[in-house]
Amino acid sequence: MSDLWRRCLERLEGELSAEDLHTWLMPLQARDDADGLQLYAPNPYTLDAVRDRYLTRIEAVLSLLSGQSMTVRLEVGSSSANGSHRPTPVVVKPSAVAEAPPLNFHHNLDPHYTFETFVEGKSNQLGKAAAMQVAQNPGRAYNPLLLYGGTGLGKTHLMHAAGNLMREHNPNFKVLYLRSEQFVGSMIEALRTKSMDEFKRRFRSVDALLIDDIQFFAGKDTTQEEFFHTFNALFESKQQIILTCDRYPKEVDKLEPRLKSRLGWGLSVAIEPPDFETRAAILLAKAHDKGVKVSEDVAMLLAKRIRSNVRDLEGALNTLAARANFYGRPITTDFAEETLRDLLATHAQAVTVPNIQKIVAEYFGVRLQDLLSKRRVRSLARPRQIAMALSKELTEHSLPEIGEAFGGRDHTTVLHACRTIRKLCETDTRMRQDWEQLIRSLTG
Ligand SMILES: Nc1ncnc2c1ncn2[C@@H]1O[C@H](COP(=O)(O)OP(=O)(O)OP(=O)(O)O)[C@@H](O)[C@H]1O
Repeated sequence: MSDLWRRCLERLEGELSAEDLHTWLMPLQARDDADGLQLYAPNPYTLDAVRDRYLTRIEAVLSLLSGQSMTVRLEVGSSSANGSHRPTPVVVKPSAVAEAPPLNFHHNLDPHYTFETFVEGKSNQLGKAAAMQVAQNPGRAYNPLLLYGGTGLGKTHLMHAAGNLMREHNPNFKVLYLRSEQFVGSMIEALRTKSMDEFKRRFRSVDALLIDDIQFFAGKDTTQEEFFHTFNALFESKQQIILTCDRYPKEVDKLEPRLKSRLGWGLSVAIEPPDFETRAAILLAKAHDKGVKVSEDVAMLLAKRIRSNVRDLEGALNTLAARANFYGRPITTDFAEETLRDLLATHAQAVTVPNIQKIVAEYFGVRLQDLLSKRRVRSLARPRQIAMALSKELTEHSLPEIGEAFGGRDHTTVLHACRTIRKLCETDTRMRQDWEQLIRSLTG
């Protein structure tokens, strides 16, 4: 590998996500030549992506490292190919992009994120059903489809699954997936290189546009403006839009009202934290996919102790698998307890009844002693019921023990609180958001 290119990659490592680096830049091969650096992309898709997104930055870093102005020549091929057989490299400059009439398209979906690998439970079944319907009838079922909920709960997975299914039905279907930061980045780059026409064309020429984590649009007015127009164009010509957000978009500050209103045109579905059974089932499915032997006991242990989100569960499984492999030991419950001691302790720490009471009191702005008192005013009764229901959900304590911890109440009062809150979570959006937010604070 060219030494200059190696140093350039090292520098870019600090700027780009590992995913982008591995997807786009690592596959490139480099060769120094008299005029600058020659980069070879394995296929036209990678070439397009590198040219559109990274070329300017690569040239800037190379110039910095070499102390002279550097030009990068980009082509499809390999640095080891015989020079005489290689096509003549084209010097690709960002300004050339606007002139190129047909757009090469590549989808960037993760093939592992499918409906088959997605474990369904009560918390996500609505989201899964909606994503499937959209995939089977893009642009017509629900447009846009918005999946919202806390981090690591499977929104991205479902979004890719919908995209993958669309392409399974029609391999020519153009599905473009982007994290919202990438949308912002592309737009800034297009503004800088005066290639907004190309930008607009790129986003409007797809059959389905999937944008992840749109809460990052908050406060970015130009981006919102551009996204708004892209949205309208896609919507009008019945191209599918799928979006995710970490909360109900109406709750996102600094998101333009007209955009919020557009988001409400289709279907918004909450993805909630999975319950214990779903967490255990996800773990067993992930272990099976990775070829890791995990017993039901171990899956239950992890599912019981790690409640925050699926990403954390998966992280714990990866750690276990790596350690078991390293030490050549089977994954027993003892091994899991021993290996994940610190992680499990962190997750256990927050989830005690006193801590739940304290966090709930702070969340609703009431005094702890009032929460535990016998006073029945509504401003105290509801937070108290929530705290009781959370204690049942997140700790191993029995109903009588929880009643005792709440100023000596009867176990039927706790049971009533649990039922009331569960029902309210199904019917009242605000209530469900409070509930999820509190679960996140306590288990995150
Ligand atoms: N129900 C599920 N079945 C199988 N895997 C799941 C499920 N839910 C989540 N996962 C896995 O958990 C990990 C995190 O999920 P994902 O990235 O989709 O979360 P997210 O909700 O998009 O989070 P963020 O908002 O942080 O982007 C992924 O590896 C995904 O495959």
